[in-house]
Amino acid sequence: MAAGRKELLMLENFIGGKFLPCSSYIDSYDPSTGEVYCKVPNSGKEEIEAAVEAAREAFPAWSSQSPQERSVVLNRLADLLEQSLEELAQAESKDQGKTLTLARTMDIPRAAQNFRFFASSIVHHTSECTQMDHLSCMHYTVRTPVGIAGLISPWNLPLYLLTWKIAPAIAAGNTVIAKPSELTSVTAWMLCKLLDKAGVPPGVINIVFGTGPRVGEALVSHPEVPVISFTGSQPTAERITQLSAPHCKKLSLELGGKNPAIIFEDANLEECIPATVRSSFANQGEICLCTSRIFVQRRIYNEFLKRFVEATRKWKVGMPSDPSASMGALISKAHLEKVRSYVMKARAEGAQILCGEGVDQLSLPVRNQAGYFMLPTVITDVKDESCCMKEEIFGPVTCVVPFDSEEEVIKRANSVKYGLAATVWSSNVGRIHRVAKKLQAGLVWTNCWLIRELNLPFGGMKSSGIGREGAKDSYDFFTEVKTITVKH
Ligand SMILES: NC(=O)C1=CN([C@@H]2O[C@H](COP(=O)(O)OP(=O)(O)OC[C@H]3O[C@@H](n4cnc5c(N)ncnc54)[C@H](O)[C@@H]3O)[C@@H](O)[C@H]2O)C=CC1
Ligand SMILES: N/C(=C\C=C\C(=O)O)C(=O)O
Repeated sequence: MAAGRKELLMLENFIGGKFLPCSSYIDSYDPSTGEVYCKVPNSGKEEIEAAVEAAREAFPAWSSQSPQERSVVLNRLADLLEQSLEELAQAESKDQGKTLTLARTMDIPRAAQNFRFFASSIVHHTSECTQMDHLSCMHYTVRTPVGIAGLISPWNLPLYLLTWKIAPAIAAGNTVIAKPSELTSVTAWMLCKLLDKAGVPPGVINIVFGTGPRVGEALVSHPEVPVISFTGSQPTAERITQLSAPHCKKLSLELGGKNPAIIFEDANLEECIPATVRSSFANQGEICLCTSRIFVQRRIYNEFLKRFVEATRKWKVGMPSDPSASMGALISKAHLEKVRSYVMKARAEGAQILCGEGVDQLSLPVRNQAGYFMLPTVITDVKDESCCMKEEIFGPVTCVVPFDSEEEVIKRANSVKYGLAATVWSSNVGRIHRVAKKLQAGLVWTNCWLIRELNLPFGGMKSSGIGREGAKDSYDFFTEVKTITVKH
């Protein structure tokens, strides 16, 4: 390597308990500088064959362990993630562009919690039993692991979402082949280094890196992988569904959102405004649960808008390592351009950009000026039919519009193809229940946002996905149920 050039981080696949090099690699960028800093294996069919073989060999022993035995391993993994929290948070922030603060306080703690949570929930499931006395029969159900699970995760919450799939799959006795996003592979590779110490037998967790069209499709199409859990975009979900159809695979699809916040005139704005800034711009707006359409009752519209824009301007964009930054860099140059293009389209349609992109100036150190940064942007005077109000932008852009009545706002909130999450702000408890029930969303947070109860179903309606994740839902998904009848 030439003097002055930095060593690149080289990742390897993890198959059958071993790190294995690949014949070709993809560049991975540091979003805060725009520089290549890591090489990710560009795996394909060959690596998937090897991973399937390893997962197949590991399955009989792992699936025969008791839930209690597997629970011990999951708890050890949680301990090891907690012990490596700082190292993992630094890596996640560098790889994804998110602030180090968020990686430390949300991503990595939640990854550890995912293992701890499923370590506990797996030992608490019960099965069903019914009697038919007139026929001298009893019936009961048993659940068995499905087999080799294919797990495909996105780039926005890399370790958080990957472990949210690995933990329930292995807790239920499956072996897994996981494919993280090629844009954010580093923390998944770091996780592999902890598996042996935690007591995960070789072949139980295999991680294969690379792009969706190459290694993702090889995984989804493999006839020995009967179950696929995917989080990501709707077009990719369509492709996965097509490839899975000939094999009748079990599918869980967690997709995007176009999530409304509905703010009634009796809302507590002291709480609502900071929470709605956070729900719009947390993780650079790159969370499928982020708010991107804010409906405000007309009587408080002007006051809300003024205070919301003031609060947004205080949401500092900075280097991911800056402890005073609320937002870091977006994931990639292509994504930054896509997000910016929505703001340009809104402007061309006659909407007003109240702050952020094209209005305010970013201030960044020289080293970060080629990074993928963008200011949090608030758009108003935008029609419900505009692409900014219909399509998932997945960046720091939110639209604010007025409404008059409860009936009207429910109709408008439901008028998009997505149905993932919503927030409702009001001090009228009756209205909260009424509106929450009528919204087409798998998750409704009232007077709060993103408070997670991992026991309960998580997922979306309409184009936001198929299936739910959570204690019982993930268990049901990663197991096959059998009804046994005993005549006595
Ligand atoms: N949870 C969510 O709602 C997410 C939504 N998105 C949305 O998707 C847009 C595009 O982001 P992408 O990273 O391109 O999402 P994506 O859906 O392409 O990527 C998600 C995962 O699927 C894999 N993948 C891609 N094509 C595949 C294929 N043909 N077969 C199997 N696996 C495949 C990717 O490698 C990655 O691991 C974003 O702008 C955002 O709107 C992105 C990430 C997460
Ligand atoms: N699936 C996503 C977020 C999930 C959050 C959670 O389980 O708490 C996403 O942003 O893609």
